[in-house]
Amino acid sequence: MADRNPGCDLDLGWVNNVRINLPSVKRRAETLGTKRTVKKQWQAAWLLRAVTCIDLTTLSGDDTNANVQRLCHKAAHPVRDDIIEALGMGDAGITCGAVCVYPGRVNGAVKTLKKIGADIPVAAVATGFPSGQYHLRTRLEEIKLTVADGANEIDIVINREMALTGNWQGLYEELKAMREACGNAHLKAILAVGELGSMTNVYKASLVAMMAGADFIKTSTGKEGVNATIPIGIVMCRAIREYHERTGYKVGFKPAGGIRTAKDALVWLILIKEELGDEWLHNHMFRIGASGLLADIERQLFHYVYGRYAAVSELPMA
Ligand SMILES: O=C[C@H](O)COP(=O)(O)O
Repeated sequence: MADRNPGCDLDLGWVNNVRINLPSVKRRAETLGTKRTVKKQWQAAWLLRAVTCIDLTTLSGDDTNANVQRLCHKAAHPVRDDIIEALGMGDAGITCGAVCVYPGRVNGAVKTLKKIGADIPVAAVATGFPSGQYHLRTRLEEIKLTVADGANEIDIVINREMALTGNWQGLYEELKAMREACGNAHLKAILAVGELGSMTNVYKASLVAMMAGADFIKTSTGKEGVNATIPIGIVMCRAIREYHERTGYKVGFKPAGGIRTAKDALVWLILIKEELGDEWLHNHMFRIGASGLLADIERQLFHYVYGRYAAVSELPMA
């Protein structure tokens, strides 16, 4: 990952003066979805880039050590060798950006990745994911236990009540405490945008999370009714851009929730390129949190190389 974001003092004047130009966001989102495309000859390379940015995720109540082991193998070897060779990327060591699991599965993931010699970070959701409706003390303890189990990145959920009531000071203080509990692990702040009520709140919560030292801001848990949408992505990227312009610190971005198709992945990459620039087009600054995206990217890459879609049996284990 990139250098840590040290954060800064809470600037309430900055936060309270946020105004969002919704028509401009809407126009931008429409153009991105329909008019901006990646030229056909570059699509496979862009899709491989997307693979390297995936936080390959399993967040289910019935997760077991066995399915987390499979997830780790898949993250270490996400695309068939013959396809990577055919695309001239044989030496690139293509892996996913991270695996993302519940705290109780971190230990198993760390052991598996070590056993197979894969240098891939383990990201863990914490702080009472997905609702966050727990005492601060237990939320902080959960971070510490998860870091002690070997997680390199902690995807925390923010306190939605504080955001909805404009208690930015309270939110900032909670996030500072979480950042401290993470120690050397990177903090990714999940805003749960579908529960924040307005785009203005999304922008303000993005700023407060970054001021408190979040290394990444992430749209959603994947469990809300509305998750990663393009207009919300534009608003968050603009907050990241403004924070960078005003403080000099670069914060990463992670859309998550409901991203399922190769086409979705390309639209997100275009958004990042246009709103934040090429420096963000790497997995130290950009991740896609997804449980079901990789299979569609594999299918598209297979089609690109062999001119037909693969049968399920021809793809590596899902
Ligand atoms: O953080 C990642 C999300 O929970 C993944 O959501 P998804 O299962 O809709 O891809």
